Amino acid sequence: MNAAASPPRPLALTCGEPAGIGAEIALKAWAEREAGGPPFLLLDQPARLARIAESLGLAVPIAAIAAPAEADAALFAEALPVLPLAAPIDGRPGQIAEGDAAAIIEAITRAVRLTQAGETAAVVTNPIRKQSLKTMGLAHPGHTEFLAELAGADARSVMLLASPRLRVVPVTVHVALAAVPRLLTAAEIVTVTLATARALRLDFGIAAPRLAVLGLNPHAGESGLLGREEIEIIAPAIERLKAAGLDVFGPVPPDAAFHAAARSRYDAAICMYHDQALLPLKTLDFDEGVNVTLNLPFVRTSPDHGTAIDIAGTGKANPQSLIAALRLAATMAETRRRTAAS
Ligand SMILES: NC(=O)C1=CN([C@@H]2O[C@H](COP(=O)(O)OP(=O)(O)OC[C@H]3O[C@@H](n4cnc5c(N)ncnc54)[C@H](O)[C@@H]3O)[C@@H](O)[C@H]2O)C=CC1
Ligand SMILES: NCC(=O)COP(=O)(O)O
Repeated sequence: MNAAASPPRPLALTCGEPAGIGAEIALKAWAEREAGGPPFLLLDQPARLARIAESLGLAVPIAAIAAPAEADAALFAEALPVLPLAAPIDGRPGQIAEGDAAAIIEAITRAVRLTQAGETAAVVTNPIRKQSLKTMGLAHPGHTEFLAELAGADARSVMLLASPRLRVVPVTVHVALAAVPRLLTAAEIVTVTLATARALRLDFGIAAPRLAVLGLNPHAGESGLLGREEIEIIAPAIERLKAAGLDVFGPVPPDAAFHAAARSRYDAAICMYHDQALLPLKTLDFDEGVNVTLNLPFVRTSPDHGTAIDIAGTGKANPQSLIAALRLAATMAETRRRTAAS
């Protein structure tokens, strides 16, 4: 059977923080599955999921599987396929158990290995507390950085958030605001922007991406009166990107970068720090935002929100961002397969 005729491989969805809403939104995403939609398997504990489904009144049959190949369209139509984790899970929605860090990391690691082996199509992660990585002795502040190590990627991973109305990429990611000016370099801006342009072509199918690079300071520095990063770092990076043939402009004053007319001028906005990027996206499209990691040898997406421990176990969790993450992962994996083959 050639690749084009192969049945779709399932997506590998991780458990995330067991005290959070990951299980609930995964159960709800399965309940809202569409005919022909991407099948997914969940790396978790089947008995725990059955308990949570019952407590929330969700009619979701759980099918424990031994290998991803079992999670085909026929099984997925009838039950949520769950690949059991070796590590135990003690936490319950709303109640953190620090010992669950081992299961959280096992799920991420196995999802990556299965995808690298071609058994699953892409990695989709449920949200974690960054403390879990620390508990396991890992220095990475989030999935974005941890996945680069797991992938053995040469290049640094890049965070992109995508929603129906906006795509944003923070150059600095999980760092204190006070550290941003020190960490911002022309080389970093060039690396991140080139990675974004490449991903927009290969994974999103945008042949000639248009990129806006934002300033750091109010009014993009106002000719140096309100800060010099635009003159010394950001504008030189833009010149290098133009010289490399990119359709790029800026530094754009950040406060004027996200209104509708401004958004129509670019395919992605390169932002200087985490909240400059995520704040407009979550304000516009919180329920449909997807977090994507670029520069990896496999596709990884995640909902845009966090663990939401404050509402875990109450039945209030909205699965739409996870559903968008599952759909985008399947589309990106297929687009990447087609562009790589052409
Ligand atoms: N990909 C990941 O692993 C991510 C992890 N986080 C982590 O999550 C933890 C909590 O972060 P917060 O800043 O509090 O953000 P959060 O997104 O968990 O919660 C913010 C507010 O939005 C609500 N909310 C979030 N998702 C929702 C959903 N699907 N349906 C209904 N309401 C929802 C929560 O109840 C809360 O009131 C932190 O430890 C953070 O590091 C945050 C973002 C992404
Ligand atoms: N705010 C985004 C976030 O914290 C998610 O980070 P990551 O775990 O996807 O690296």
